[in-house]
Amino acid sequence: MQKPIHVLSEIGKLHTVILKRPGTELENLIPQMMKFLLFDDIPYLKIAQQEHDYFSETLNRLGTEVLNLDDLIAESLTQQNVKKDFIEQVIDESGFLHGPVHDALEQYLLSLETQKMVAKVMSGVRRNEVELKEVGLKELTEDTRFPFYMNPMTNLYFTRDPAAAIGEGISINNMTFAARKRESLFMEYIIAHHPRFANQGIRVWHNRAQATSIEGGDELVLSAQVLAIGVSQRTDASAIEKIAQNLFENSNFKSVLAIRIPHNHAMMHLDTVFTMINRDQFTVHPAILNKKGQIDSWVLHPKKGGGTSIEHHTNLKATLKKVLGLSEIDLIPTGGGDEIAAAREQWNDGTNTLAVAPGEVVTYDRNYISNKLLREHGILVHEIHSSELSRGRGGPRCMSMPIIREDL
Ligand SMILES: NC(=O)NCCC[C@H](N)C(=O)O
Repeated sequence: MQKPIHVLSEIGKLHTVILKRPGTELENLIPQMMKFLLFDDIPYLKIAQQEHDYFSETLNRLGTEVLNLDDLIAESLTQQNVKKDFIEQVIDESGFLHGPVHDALEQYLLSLETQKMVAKVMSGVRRNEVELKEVGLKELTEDTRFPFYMNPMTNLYFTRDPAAAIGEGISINNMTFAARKRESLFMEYIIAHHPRFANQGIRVWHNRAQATSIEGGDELVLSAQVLAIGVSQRTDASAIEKIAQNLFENSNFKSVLAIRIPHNHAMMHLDTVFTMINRDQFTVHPAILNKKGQIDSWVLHPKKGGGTSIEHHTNLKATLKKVLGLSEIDLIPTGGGDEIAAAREQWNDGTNTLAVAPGEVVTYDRNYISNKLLREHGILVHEIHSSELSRGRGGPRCMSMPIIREDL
C-alpha cells in the first residue's frame, strides 16, 4: 500500500505535492513590514495567483497530484476541540499567551467557519478587526508600528520550507525568523489529524519544538541513502547533527552531506544555489564556489558503536561522486557562468529547479540563459510565468513540498 509520505530522491517522478496558492496575505504586505516579512517588493496578487495557477496546472498536466495546504489544514480541524487547540496555539505563537488581545482574537477566530478561520489566520488579523473588552498596561504600552495583532503569513506559498518529506518521515521545522515561525504549525496539525496522514506511523525526524533551526529549502534528498543539507542563514550545524543522528538510527540514510553556503537573503537556502535535476546532473550558482572552485562541505556517517564521524571536503564534484557512487557529475552553472547573468538569474531563482522526473524540471521563464543551458545539457524544461511569484525570492522548488515520489 502507498505510504502517505515517500520521498527517496529529489528527482523520482513527482507523484504528490503540497502547494499553497498565494492569497490575501500578500495584500497585507506593506513597505514598513517588508524586510521583517522577508520580501523585497510587493507582488501584484492577481497576477501572482494566475502564475501560481499555471504552476499548479503544469504539475497536474505532468501527472502530479496537487494538494492544497489550505484544504489540508481545514480538513484536519473538523473536531471542535482540535480546532480550538489550533486557534489557541496560533494566538499564543502570535505573541498573546493570555490577556484581552488573546481573548478577543480567540472569540473572533472561533466565530468563523473553519475554512474562513484558516484564511484569516494566514492573511493576518488587523488591530481594528477585533474589539478589546478591557485595556491594561500591556495594551497601552505595546509597540503599534505594525497594524496587525496577527501578522500576515506572506511566505506560505513557499511550502518547501516549513516541513520536508525525507524517506517515509518528515522534518517539521523550527523556522529561523519570526515572520515564518508559525508556518510549520500547519504541518504539525496535518500530520496529527488529517485522515490521510494521522495514525500512519509517520516518523518525525525533527520537530518544531527543537531549539535548533532547520528549513526545507536546505534539505535535499540526493538518494535513498544520502541527504544534503545546507549550513545556511536558516539551518544551524547543530540541527544537522541532530537530524543526521536520528536518521542514522531510525532509517536507511547512511550519509548526510552538509554544504556551507553564504549567509544572505538571496541565497538563504541550499536550494537557491544548488538543485538536483538528474541522476548525475545538478544546477549550481557559480558564486558559491571560491576562486579555486571550492566550497566547504562535511560528510557525516554513523560510527560503529554509536556517534557520528565527520569528513571535510572542498571539491563539490568529487564529493558528490563519492557520496553518490557516480563516475561523472555534470554541474550546470546558473547564467551560463557569466558573472552578471548568473547574479541576475540566481536572484530570480534561476538555480531553483523542481525536478518532476529524472532530467525533467519546472523553472521560471525569466531565467532564459539558464533554461537554454539546461536544454543544451539534455534536460526537458517546463517554464512557468514568474513576474510576480519571483518577488518573494523563491522558485518552483521553494513553492512545492513533494510528499510522494516514485522510486528510481
Ligand atoms: N526554499 C526557498 O529558498 N524558499 C524561498 C523562501 C523565500 C522567503 N521570502 C524567505 O525569505 O523565507
